Amino acid sequence: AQSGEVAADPQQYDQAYLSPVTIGNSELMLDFDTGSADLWAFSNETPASQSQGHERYDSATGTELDGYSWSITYGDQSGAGGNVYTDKVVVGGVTATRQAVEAATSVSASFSQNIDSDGLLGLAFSSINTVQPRQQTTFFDTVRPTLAKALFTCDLRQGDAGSYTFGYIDSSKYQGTVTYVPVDDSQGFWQFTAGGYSVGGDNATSGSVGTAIADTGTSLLYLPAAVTKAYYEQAGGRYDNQQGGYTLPCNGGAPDFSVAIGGKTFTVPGSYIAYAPLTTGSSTCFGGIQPDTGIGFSIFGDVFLKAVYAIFDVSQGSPRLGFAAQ
Ligand SMILES: C[C@H](Cc1ccc(C(C)(C)C)cc1)[C@H](NN)c1nnnn1Cc1ccc2c(c1)OCO2
Repeated sequence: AQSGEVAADPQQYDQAYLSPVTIGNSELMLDFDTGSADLWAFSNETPASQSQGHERYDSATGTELDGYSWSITYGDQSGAGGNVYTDKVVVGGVTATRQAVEAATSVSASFSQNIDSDGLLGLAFSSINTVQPRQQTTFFDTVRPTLAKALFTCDLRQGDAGSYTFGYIDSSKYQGTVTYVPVDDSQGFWQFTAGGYSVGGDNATSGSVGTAIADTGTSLLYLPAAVTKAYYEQAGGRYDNQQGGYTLPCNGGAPDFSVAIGGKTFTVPGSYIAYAPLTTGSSTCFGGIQPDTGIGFSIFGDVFLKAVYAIFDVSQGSPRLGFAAQ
C-alpha cells in the first residue's frame, strides 16, 4: 500500500501554497486545491505569451485522450482550458500510473502572472471534474484504492512550509484530539456545517456560521456578512469599496476569531487576519476574513486551515473532515 508526504511552500502573504509534482518527465509546482477537481498544468501547448516564467508539462510523455477537452472557471473569475492526456503522476512518492493530466492551451491573466504556480491539482470530489466527454478522476481518487488509508491530510503554516500527506495521519502534527464532522459531497466540495463563533476570545458565542467548505485553494476565510461585520466592529476595520473588501490596522491588535466545529472550538489568531498591507509599507491591511456574499456558502480557506491540522477522510464509507488544533 502507498503513502507519502509532500511539502506545501507558501507564496508571499501565504496567498497560495505550492507543492512539487512529477508528471511524466516534468517537475512542476502545483497549487493543491480541495475546492476544485481538475489536475491541470501549463504545457508545451500553452502559448509562449501566456507561459513566461512557468515550468511546463511536456505532453510528449503522455497518451492523448482523443477528442477530450476541459474548461474551468474559478470563483474569482480566473480560468483555463485545453486538452487531456494520461500520464504517470508522482506526489511525495505516491504514484498514479495513468492519471488524467489536463494540458492548458489557454489560461487567464491571473494564472500567467502568478509565476510560482504551474497549475492546480484538484482534491475536491471527482463529480465536479470538467473533462468532456467523459469526466476524469482526481489524483486522490485515482490512487485511493492503493493507499494504506483512504485519506489525505493538510498541515498549512503561517509563513512557513507545511505539508500534505496521502494515506496516513501524522499525529506529531497536531495537539489534543481530532474532531470529525460529516461531509455533504453533493456539490462536489468538502462541505460541512460550522457552528457558533466568537471574536477576541469573549465566550459569548453568537449565531452560527452555517454551511462551509474546506478549501486549500482559496487564500482567505469567507464568512456570512453578519459574522464578518461583527468581527470588524471589534477589530476596528471598515469596508473599503475601493479595495472591494474589509481593511483593518496592521498594527497587531486584531482580535482572534473562534468557531465551533463538531462541538470543538478552533481559533484563528488575529495576526492571520491582518492579512497583508494594502501596499508595501502601508499600516492598513487587507482583512483575512471577508464576506461570503454571492458565493452560496462560507469558504474556510488558508487563513483558517493554517490554524488547524485537517484530515480529508473517505475511509469510513461516507466522507468526513477531521480537525485538530495545530
Ligand atoms: C479561487 C480558487 C481557485 C484559484 C486558485 C489559485 C489561483 C491563482 C494561482 C491565480 C492565484 C486562481 C484561482 C478557489 N479554489 N477552490 C476557487 N475555485 N472556484 N471557486 N473558488 C473559491 C472562491 C469562490 C468565490 C470567490 C473566491 C474564491 O474569491 C472571491 O470570490
